[in-house]
Amino acid sequence: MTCTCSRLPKEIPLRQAHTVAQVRAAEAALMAALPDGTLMQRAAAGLAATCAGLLPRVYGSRVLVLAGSGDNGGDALFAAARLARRGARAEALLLDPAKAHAEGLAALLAAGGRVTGDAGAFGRADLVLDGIVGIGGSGPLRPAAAPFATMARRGPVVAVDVPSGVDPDTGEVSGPALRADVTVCFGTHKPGLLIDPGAEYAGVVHLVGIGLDLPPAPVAALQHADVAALLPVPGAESDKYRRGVVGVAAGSARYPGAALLAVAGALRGGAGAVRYTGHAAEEVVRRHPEALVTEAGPARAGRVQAWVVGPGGGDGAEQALREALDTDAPVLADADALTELGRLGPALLAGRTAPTLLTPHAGEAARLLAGIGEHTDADTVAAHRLRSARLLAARYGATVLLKGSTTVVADPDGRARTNPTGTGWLGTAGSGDVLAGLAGSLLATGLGPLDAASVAAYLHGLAGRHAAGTGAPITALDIAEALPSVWRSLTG
Ligand SMILES: NC(=O)C1=CN([C@@H]2O[C@H](COP(=O)(O)OP(=O)(O)OC[C@H]3O[C@@H](n4cnc5c(N)ncnc54)[C@H](O)[C@@H]3O)[C@@H](O)[C@H]2O)[C@@H](O)CC1
Ligand SMILES: [K+]
Repeated sequence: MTCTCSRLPKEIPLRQAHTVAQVRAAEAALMAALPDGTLMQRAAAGLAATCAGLLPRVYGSRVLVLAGSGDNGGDALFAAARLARRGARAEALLLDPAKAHAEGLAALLAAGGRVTGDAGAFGRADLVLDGIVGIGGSGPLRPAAAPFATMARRGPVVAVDVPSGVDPDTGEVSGPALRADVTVCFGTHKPGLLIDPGAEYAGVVHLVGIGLDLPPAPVAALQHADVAALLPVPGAESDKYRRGVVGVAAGSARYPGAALLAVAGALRGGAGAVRYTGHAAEEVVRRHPEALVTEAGPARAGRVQAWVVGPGGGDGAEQALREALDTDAPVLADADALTELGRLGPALLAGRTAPTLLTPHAGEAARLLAGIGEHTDADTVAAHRLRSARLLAARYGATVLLKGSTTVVADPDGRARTNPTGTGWLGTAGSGDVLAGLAGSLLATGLGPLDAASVAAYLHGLAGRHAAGTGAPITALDIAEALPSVWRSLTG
C-alpha cells in the first residue's frame, strides 16, 4: 500500500494539556531562574488583559474577586489591581481573610480596590474573577465557596486557571463548582478544561503563555491544521487497493440500517474500496452500488486492510468479531461486537499483532468494564471519561474511543486525545454507525488507531455541525453526506 498518509508534523501546535504534576515541575524549574513573583505577574497581566477585553469599558466597571488563600487567589488579586489602576471599581471577597494572599491583597488596596464581606456583590458585579482555587485544589468547593456555584450573576465569570471545583487533571466535578464564561489558563491547558463535565464549566478557554518548558503532553486536542496534516491523500500511483480496502461486517436481517450507515461512513473515509459482509448485502448494494458485497464473513471475504465489526450485528456479531480478530488487519469493534467483547473479556484480544480500536458509548464502556471486573454504569463512566477510557485501553490493550459529550480517545501507551468538534446534534440514531465506518476507513488507509480515531471524531463532529447548520435536527445519513464538504474545508 503506497498511500501517502501524512504523519503529524512536530511543529504544528496541538492544543496540549499537561497534568498538575507536570505544571508544578515546569514552574519550579522556571521560578528558580527568575526573580520572585515574575510568573505570577505574567499570569496576572494576561488575565487582566482578557478581563479588560470582556468589559465594555474598564473605567467604572464593578469587578469582584473571589479570592482563596493560595496563588490562584494571588493571580486574581494582582489582575484586579491592574484593572483598578485603569479605573475599575474592584472589590475582593476573601474566603479566608486571615490567610489571604498578602502581596496580591496589598497590590489591590494600593490600587484603590477594597475588601468586601457582602456576598451580594457577586450578583451586582460587571465581571467576577474566580480565584478561589486553581491547580492546588481537590474535591468539590468547600462550604464557604459553594454558594457561589449557584448564585445568580449579571456579569461574566472568568475562572483563573481552572473553574474552582473542577478537577484539573480529569475534568471530573464531584460537587458544587463555579460555572465560568471564560477560563484563562496559564502555561498550558489542563486536561480538565478539555473534557466534560469540566470543559462545560470552563466556557471559552484562553491560554496565556508564561514561558514554561513542558514535556510532551499526555492529553491533546487536534486542531484544524493537525487534522488536515493527517488526512490521507492518494498518491499518483494509488489505485483502489493501494488506498486501502475497509471491510465492514455489520447489520443483520433485523438491523440492516446499521450496515447502510456504517458503509456510508466508510465510503467517505478515504479508503479506496469498501467490502461489506453480512446479512444486509442486498440492501447495501442497492443503496451503495460502489460497495463490494459478500455474505461469506470476515474469514473468507477477501483481503482488507482494516475491519469494522459490530454495528447492528445482532446474533452474528460474536462470530464476525472472532473471524476479524483472527486476521492480521486492524479491527474496529463497535456496538454488538463490544457487548460480546465485554462478555468474553480482554483474553479475546490476547495475541493480536495488529491494532484494535474499540468505539463504545458510555453504556457499552460500562459493559467492557464489567469484562475486567469493574462493575459500574453509564452515568459513572460519563462522569469519569478520561479515567474510564484509559482503564479500558490499558486492560484491553486496545485504543479506546469513548463517545459522548466530549469524545475521548485513549491509547494503551497512556496518550489521550479529546475531540473539540462535538455537538449535541450528533446524538441521533445511527450516528455511531457512521463514525465506526469512517474511523475504519481511515484505519484502512494506514493511519494508526490513535490518529484514525481522533481524526474520525473530528470529521464526524464537523460534519454534524455542518449538517445542522444554524441549528436543526439531522439524521445519521446527513452526517455521512456532509463528510466530503468538511474534508474539503480542511484541505482547501
Ligand atoms: N506556581 C506558580 O509559579 C504559578 C502559579 N500560578 C497560580 O497558582 C495556582 C496554584 O496555586 P497554589 O498552589 O497556591 O494552589 P491554589 O491557589 O490553586 O489552591 C490552594 C488554596 O485553595 C484552597 N482549596 C483547596 N481545595 C479547595 C476546595 N475544594 N474548595 C475551596 N478551596 C480549596 C486551599 O485551602 C488553598 O487556600 C495556579 O492554579 C495558578 O493560578 C500562576 O500564578 C502562575 C505561576
Ligand atoms: K479558579
